[in-house]
Amino acid sequence: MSEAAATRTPVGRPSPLLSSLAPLLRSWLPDRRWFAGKGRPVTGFSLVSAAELLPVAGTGPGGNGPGLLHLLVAVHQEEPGAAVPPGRPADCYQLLLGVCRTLPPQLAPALIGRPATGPLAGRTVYEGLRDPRLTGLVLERLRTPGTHGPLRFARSGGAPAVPGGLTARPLDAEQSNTSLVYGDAYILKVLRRVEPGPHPDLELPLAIARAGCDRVPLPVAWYESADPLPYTLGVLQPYLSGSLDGWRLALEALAAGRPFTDEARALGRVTAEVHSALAAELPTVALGPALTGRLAAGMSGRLDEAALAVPALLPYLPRLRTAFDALAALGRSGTGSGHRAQRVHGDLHLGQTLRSGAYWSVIDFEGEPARPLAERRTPQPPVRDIAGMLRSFDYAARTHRPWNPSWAEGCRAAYCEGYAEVSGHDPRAEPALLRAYETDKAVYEVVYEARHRPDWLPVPMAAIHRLAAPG
Ligand SMILES: Nc1ncnc2c1ncn2[C@@H]1O[C@H](COP(=O)(O)OP(=O)(O)O)[C@@H](O)[C@H]1O
Ligand SMILES: O=P(O)(O)O[C@H]1O[C@H](CO)[C@@H](O[C@H]2O[C@H](CO)[C@@H](O)[C@H](O)[C@H]2O)[C@H](O)[C@H]1O
Repeated sequence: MSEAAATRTPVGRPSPLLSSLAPLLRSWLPDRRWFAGKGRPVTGFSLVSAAELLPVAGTGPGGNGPGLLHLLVAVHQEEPGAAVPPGRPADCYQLLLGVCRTLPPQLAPALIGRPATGPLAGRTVYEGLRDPRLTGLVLERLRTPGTHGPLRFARSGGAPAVPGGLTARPLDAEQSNTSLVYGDAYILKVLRRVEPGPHPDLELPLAIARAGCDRVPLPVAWYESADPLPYTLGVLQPYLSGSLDGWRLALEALAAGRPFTDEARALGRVTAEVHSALAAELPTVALGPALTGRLAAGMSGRLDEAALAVPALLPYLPRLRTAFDALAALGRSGTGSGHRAQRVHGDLHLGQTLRSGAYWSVIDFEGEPARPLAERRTPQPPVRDIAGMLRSFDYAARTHRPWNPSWAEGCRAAYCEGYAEVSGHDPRAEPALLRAYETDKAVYEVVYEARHRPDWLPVPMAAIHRLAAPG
């Protein structure tokens, strides 16, 4: 890595350590499921913060460690067709790197590489979250509040103490972050792409619990970086062992030819409970013309960006835009004035719901990982989450053969009824709001699928076709 490239970000700084790691990271990072910048060439790295959670000194000649490095690394990338403008913040990733001389054979799949030069020359660097010796150390830190270099470990006052000695296993899930399950009792979500400021995955579950709602596993401990900026980095929550997620349950129902309406109704009720808790604890704002105008403009802008990334959207643009125009008009006409915007889940879908016995919980309050944190923390009409779940019923029906549209219709109706039973408001009473949010979600999904699962692209594209149909 050239030092010039390293100085381009306002938050990062050049470092011999990072220079030594750069050639390894350049090939390893872009292949991670959680790496958000896929498809854009990496032009350099810079160091935001570094801490030795376990000294790497013991991994030198005569010792095998392991050491554990905690790094926040800014990754500089080219934008399609143009260099990143100077000053544009690079994406910052949290890395936990194991360092040893000889990698034990069982950790071979965790290998990142062997730096040729610099302070780590001759050592082996690997994904630390795959090594039970290192994940055990992370749990110990979480059990003991306090600071460690730039890192601060905190525990929730209201939660029972976390027992020690639990062994971690990595969660085998397609996810935007990396989660570890400790002894089937706790789950630690290590946030990967991080931004400064309060993180909704910690902020919202704590607020929901304060409101007396127990639909969300209560964070029991977390850690953050205080220097140079406050980044939330990881959250430990009770693990709902034996639970099944709503996506899997929906697919099972489809495969068995069963309706899913009871479950959908229950999920509607749970969504309304969570919304009510969030509205009770965190600020809400009137859904007036200024806000609807801003929301509609944001949706329209995202549509334009999406069409650049996925040209298959282009023929649908004019019709899709009418949904956003109707949202803006709703604010101007005063029709939406009875509604309020509030903090919401932000990426609600069937995979974010877990059923233990007959009890439903909601997880993953991170919001859409691709959106900036500030945007994800902005109050939104609750219909945003409702639209997310409605899309999810459509997804389930579409991925099943033969396609069963009436199954999805039944779920969608039951979900809205359940929501109305608890909130007193049926989302279908405001079709313009619902259509705008379903359209925005489907556009997001098109980009998500194009980027991560191109085989799935026809699923949201079918929704785009439906939402763009006249009438
Ligand atoms: N408290 C929990 N109990 C049981 N399983 C959980 C819990 N939290 C998360 N999971 C499982 O971990 C997966 C990934 O968690 P999630 O928070 O959605 O991560 P990401 O945002 O990285 O996708 C979920 O789909 C779910 O299967
Ligand atoms: O990783 P997250 O769970 O935070 O969410 C991302 O990945 C989801 C897929 O795993 C994606 O959800 C889309 O696919 C689901 C089926 O796999 C479907 O139920 C959802 O309705 C659909 O949006 C989600 O959009 C993305 O942010």
